[in-house]
Amino acid sequence: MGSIRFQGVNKVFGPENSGVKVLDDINLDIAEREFVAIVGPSGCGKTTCLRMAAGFEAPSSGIVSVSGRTVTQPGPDRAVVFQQFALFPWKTVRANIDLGLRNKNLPKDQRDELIASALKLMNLESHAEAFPHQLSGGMQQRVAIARAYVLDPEVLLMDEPFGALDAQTRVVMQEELVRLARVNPRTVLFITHAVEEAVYLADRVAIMTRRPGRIKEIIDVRTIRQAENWDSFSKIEDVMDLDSFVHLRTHIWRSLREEKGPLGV
Ligand SMILES: Nc1ncnc2c1ncn2[C@@H]1O[C@H](COP(=O)(O)OP(=O)(O)OP(=O)(O)O)[C@@H](O)[C@H]1O
Repeated sequence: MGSIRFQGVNKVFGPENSGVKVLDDINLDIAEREFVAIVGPSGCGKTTCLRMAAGFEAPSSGIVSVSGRTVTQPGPDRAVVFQQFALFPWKTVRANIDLGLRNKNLPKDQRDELIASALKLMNLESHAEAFPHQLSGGMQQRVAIARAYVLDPEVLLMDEPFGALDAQTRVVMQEELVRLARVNPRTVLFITHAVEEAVYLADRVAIMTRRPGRIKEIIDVRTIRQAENWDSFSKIEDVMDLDSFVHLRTHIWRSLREEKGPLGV
């Protein structure tokens, strides 16, 4: 199982001396099976952090490592779920989930078994032969999550995975992800704009400053979740009503508000 580590990571886009500094000395350790959400103002470099962990982007200086190995390129130990579901429209749900498994060169009967359990995990069994355009946004994102889970990656990198969904579907998916995290805990780096989502889902929430992004504060949600027994509530609105939840959410909101630019964005 995986851990993710950012050590003294800086990122400049463009020429070293005249480029745009996007990230400034990012240090963050995500432990095995820990769920960490990053929140921060638009453009502060959240996605860039995730892309570096995925191996799509290299740090200008510093090290990003997964399970102790320095990330230099994408690899099967990491699965990425994007806001846009990135499914192949001409392939069925089953074939979309099968794609990564084919790259692993697994025999067909073993792939079929894994696909069946991923379909079950995400309640997609009755849609296995459907094409993406026949599914709602929420269902398409379930397929993208199933495709990530079926690969059994060491870490899951999720970039605003529910950002394109309507509010109600988003809540269903958040509850679903919490269920998954309980039955099948993974190491997750999760990027979001939504403070409530971060507090509801994450063990810890890292708050970034505006660009050049630094980690300003890390909030330990897990201790409070456990102390206040949030997991005894199955509905997100019941958790969101709790004083302990409201307190954390407000704290993060205030911290983010301090980072707004002169135009309030
Ligand atoms: N490949 C690139 N080349 C040049 N600049 C880039 C590149 N990728 C990102 N940037 C810039 O880096 C900054 C940080 O981008 P990034 O997408 O990481 O921010 P973010 O915090 O995820 O933003 P948002 O919340 O709006 O999605 C932005 O100003 C963006 O324009």
